[in-house]
Amino acid sequence: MQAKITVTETWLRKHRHLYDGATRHPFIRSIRDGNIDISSFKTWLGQDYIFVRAFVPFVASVLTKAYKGSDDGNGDVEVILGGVAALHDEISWFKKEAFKWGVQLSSIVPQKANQEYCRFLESLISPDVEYTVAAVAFWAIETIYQESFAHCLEDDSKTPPELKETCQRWGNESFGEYCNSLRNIVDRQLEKASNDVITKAEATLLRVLEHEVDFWNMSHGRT
Ligand SMILES: Cc1ncc(CO)c(N)n1
Repeated sequence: MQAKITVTETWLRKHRHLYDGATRHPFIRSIRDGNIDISSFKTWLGQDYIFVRAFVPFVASVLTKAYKGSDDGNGDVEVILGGVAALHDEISWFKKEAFKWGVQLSSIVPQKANQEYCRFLESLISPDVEYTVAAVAFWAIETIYQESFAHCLEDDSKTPPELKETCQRWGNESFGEYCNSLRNIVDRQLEKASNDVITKAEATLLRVLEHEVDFWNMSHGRT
């Protein structure tokens, strides 16, 4: 018997080009090839700290929707709670890393692409946005980082040693498993979703991919 193709699989095939654009961006390639400009890395670090702070209330809203919205015999809440816990650790890591690189977090001004991404996250917090739609955004946001940074840790990569820890944060295997759990959650929801919700969820995925590309562009100094 042939395994059923999931909705996320269909989407990733259909939007492969845009997806690869987000996970194989020149910024990521420059880390992987070892020719990253450190000032770009510092820009990314400071801007991503701001993003992650805005990401917390978004993830909390997904948690709330999981609790309210699903017949949660599947443990969605626990998976998402794990994500919240990881973010707590991540914020401490950003502070430590910023200190190491001499990046003053208190004086970072969010750039346009970051502001727009954070505004998009805020729009998804609304109770009018279905659990399925918000969960798709959450899965995509985490997975793009996972795939991007895992790419920098492959055997033939020339990632500078001082950036390896950063790549490990998102590129490690257990973060990969967590992303897989999110994907399973999303596919289970999509399986029972109305066409209207599926359409909205796919459009949301595309928005995430675009925002991620813009975010890398910003870090790379291309805006
Ligand atoms: C811009 C961006 N996307 C995704 C993640 C993953 O948490 C992050 N930290 N920042």
